[in-house]
Amino acid sequence: MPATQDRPHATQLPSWKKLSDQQKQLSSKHLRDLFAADPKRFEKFHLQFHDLLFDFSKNIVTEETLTTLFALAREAKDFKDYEVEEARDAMFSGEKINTTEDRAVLHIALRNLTDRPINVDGVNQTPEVHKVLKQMERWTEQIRSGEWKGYTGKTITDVVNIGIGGSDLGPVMVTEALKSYAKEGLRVHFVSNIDGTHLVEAVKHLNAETTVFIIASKTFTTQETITNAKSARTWFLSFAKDQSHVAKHFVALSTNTEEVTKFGIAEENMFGFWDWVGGRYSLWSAIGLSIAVYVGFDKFRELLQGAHDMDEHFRTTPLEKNLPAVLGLIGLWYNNFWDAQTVAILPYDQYLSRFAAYFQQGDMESNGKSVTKAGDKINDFSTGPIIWGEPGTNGQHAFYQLIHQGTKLIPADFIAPINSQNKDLGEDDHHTILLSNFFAQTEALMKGKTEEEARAELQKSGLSGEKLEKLLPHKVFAGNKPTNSILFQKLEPRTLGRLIALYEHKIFVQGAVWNINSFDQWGVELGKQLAKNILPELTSNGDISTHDSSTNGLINYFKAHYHRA
Ligand SMILES: O=P(O)(O)OC[C@H]1O[C@](O)(CO)[C@@H](O)[C@@H]1O
Repeated sequence: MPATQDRPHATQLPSWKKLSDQQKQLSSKHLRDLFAADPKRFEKFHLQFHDLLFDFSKNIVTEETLTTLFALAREAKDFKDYEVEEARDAMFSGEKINTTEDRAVLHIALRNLTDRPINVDGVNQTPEVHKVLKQMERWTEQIRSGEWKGYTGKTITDVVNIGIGGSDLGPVMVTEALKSYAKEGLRVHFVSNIDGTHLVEAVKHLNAETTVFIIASKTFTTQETITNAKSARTWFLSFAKDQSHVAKHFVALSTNTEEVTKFGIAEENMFGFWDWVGGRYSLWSAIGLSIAVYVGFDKFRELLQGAHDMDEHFRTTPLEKNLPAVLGLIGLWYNNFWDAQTVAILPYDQYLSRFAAYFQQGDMESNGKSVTKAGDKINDFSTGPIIWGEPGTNGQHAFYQLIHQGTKLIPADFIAPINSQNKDLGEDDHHTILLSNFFAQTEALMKGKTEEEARAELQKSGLSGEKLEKLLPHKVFAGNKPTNSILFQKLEPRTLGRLIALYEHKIFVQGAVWNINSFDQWGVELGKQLAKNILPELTSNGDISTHDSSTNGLINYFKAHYHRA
């Protein structure tokens, strides 16, 4: 079959049909019954990988469902005839699986701390990766030791990362997650939004003499980042006065040497990476410099090591025991057979407060696609889910109501450390309280509360008659809400690396079954193009009439009331 011809959609595969039938059978069952019928459900439906325990027993699945999901992954083929495991191998071997951009997809190479060669177009990328890591290590040590001085000879105290999307979200999430490893006296700040407020508020209390800006942009053409970088330079020069001081206060992380030098950053202050690093998979590359400087290079290396552990697990383990594959296929089960539109990621760890936000880009930019790899329109199944979430227990007091009693099915991932970094705070043990909530929520979501149980409770509280009957329906919980539980020992860099890579590969597995390109992002382009057209219109004279009446109306209203200064 020629390479450009597409394969049958996933919906046409024998296992898809079987899963559809199984869903019908299971829809009349309750998770309570599945647990009651099999006391060994937890033993059967959990996996362990190093310090990660992944319990998927509170899902509406049977052994048959899982077997059929694995079969689906083995039947689904992309136009190169790769099923999921082969597509995975193609990624690991440096094949250009990002077909619309003709690029390899090798974030796995960034955490390959071994000498194993990984070739792209016959060239081993490993030595280059290690070279940049060395350069990062050197700079990190210079900043942390105080050897790198600002323009007046002072030690650096503040590092501001200017970037957006993948050049921001990963460093933001990881520096927050590993805050407890940070060096005292060294702060990191992040500026991403083109809204001037973000930059102004970030630098407001900073001292230009002791601040370094990291300009993080793969392309070095992103409007938000370059505009913020230029304004940061203006802010810096308002104190330093002399352009030559920029060299000590601005470094760049990019694949675009030409644009970096045009901006005025010397090549020696640039940390490079490669077109085979996708923006949303780039925290492992030079884009992670703010992480390395904040927690130290050893910890950054441990983070990479953790991701590498998961890479090796993903690469070498059969689907049945493969954490990313199981997580991905169970997610696909709800997405495609239960009409679930979203997945909530709920970390019971304040350090992971940006984890869901990080995977909003990770998952939604990767799998928010509606054509197959061969460009065939997908109108017979749903692709990437909406990702959202907040740390527990905050979420409990905000949106859990809807998960428990709303009309939508919201599969949720609960994630928590067994041991907290912060103990002995006083009278109460915060962590056992936190974890009791974790366990209680997953149990409540699974079991629910029947009418009989609710009635008995109300009676016990002294209610009866009409009052009881009126209140009763509001007190019932349907239950049968699926959750995954991921427990790990402690939020250490290596564990975090494993956790992030787990979700990265989960995205891969789903994209491979759906036969979509998880590694391009053309959907972000249209808005950018239109903004470019609109920008000059906002400062031109007279009313605008080139758009639809709503857009014209809004632009003209804005122009009538806007004051630049
Ligand atoms: O690193 P860059 O090139 O500035 O791009 C930033 C982000 O913009 C996008 O291309 C689109 O939003 C993301 O994929 C990327 O992470």
